[in-house]
Amino acid sequence: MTKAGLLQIEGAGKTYRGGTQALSGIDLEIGRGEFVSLVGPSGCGKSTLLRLMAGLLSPSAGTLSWAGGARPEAGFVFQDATLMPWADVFSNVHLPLKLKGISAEDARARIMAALSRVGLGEAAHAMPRALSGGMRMRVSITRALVMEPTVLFMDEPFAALDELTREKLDDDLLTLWNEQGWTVIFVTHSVYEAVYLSERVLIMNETGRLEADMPIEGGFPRGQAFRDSQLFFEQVKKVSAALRGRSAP
Ligand SMILES: Nc1ncnc2c1ncn2[C@@H]1O[C@H](COP(=O)(O)OP(=O)(O)OP(=O)(O)O)[C@@H](O)[C@H]1O
Repeated sequence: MTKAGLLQIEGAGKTYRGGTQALSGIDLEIGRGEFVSLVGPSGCGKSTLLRLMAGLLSPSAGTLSWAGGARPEAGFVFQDATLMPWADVFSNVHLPLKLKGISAEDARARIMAALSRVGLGEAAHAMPRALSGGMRMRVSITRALVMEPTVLFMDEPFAALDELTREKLDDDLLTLWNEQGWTVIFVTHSVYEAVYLSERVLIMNETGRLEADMPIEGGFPRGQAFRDSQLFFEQVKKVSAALRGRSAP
């Protein structure tokens, strides 16, 4: 890895109450500013690993060590945009700042700049029910963006969207990643999406272990030319083969 280390995971495991062993023996280093995707069969522990890294769960074994000694400012984006239905877009984006004691007045310029950045400048006073699924997800991303996170945890954020909207959001996410210098940890079921977005794809197997760690070739910025390239398809084939090789018959 060429990027400076941000997170070091050693021997991490997670056994849930009731006995399900979701993860075991996870050794992993994440570099500062990396875009890393996690793929693997359903139930293999992707979300559990993401939640461990995000500090939403604690490991049953092993350690997670952050450079500088503490988890840096983090943003979260999940498949469900989890917007407050009774509040407009502005108030939804304000929420995490409000929880930190920053008033709407003080945060106005920052919120409006973030909304404009994702193309929602005109929608600040719209209610969530008036938005398309893609726009709701943009609000969710804006809510992370205003917190100026160092690391962004994303759990199948675009899985419920149609293909074209998903490709557009993938492109917008890569632009933001490049601009903001985020480290992104991205869970997806789509090998195409993982290869398109990532510098590295981590493949998990059904025993809750890391099966492979594949660097993805192809410079940034990426766009349609990359999606159409031989290099892209070859890497999709490679990741798919690694996944199939370990999936239950
Ligand atoms: N809160 C919980 N309590 C008990 N078991 C859980 C809990 N959350 C997840 N599990 C179990 O842990 C295992 C891993 O689940 P996890 O959601 O991390 O997998 P995943 O790879 O993200 O799955 P999917 O791709 O279907 O979203 C599964 O067997 C799941 O049933």
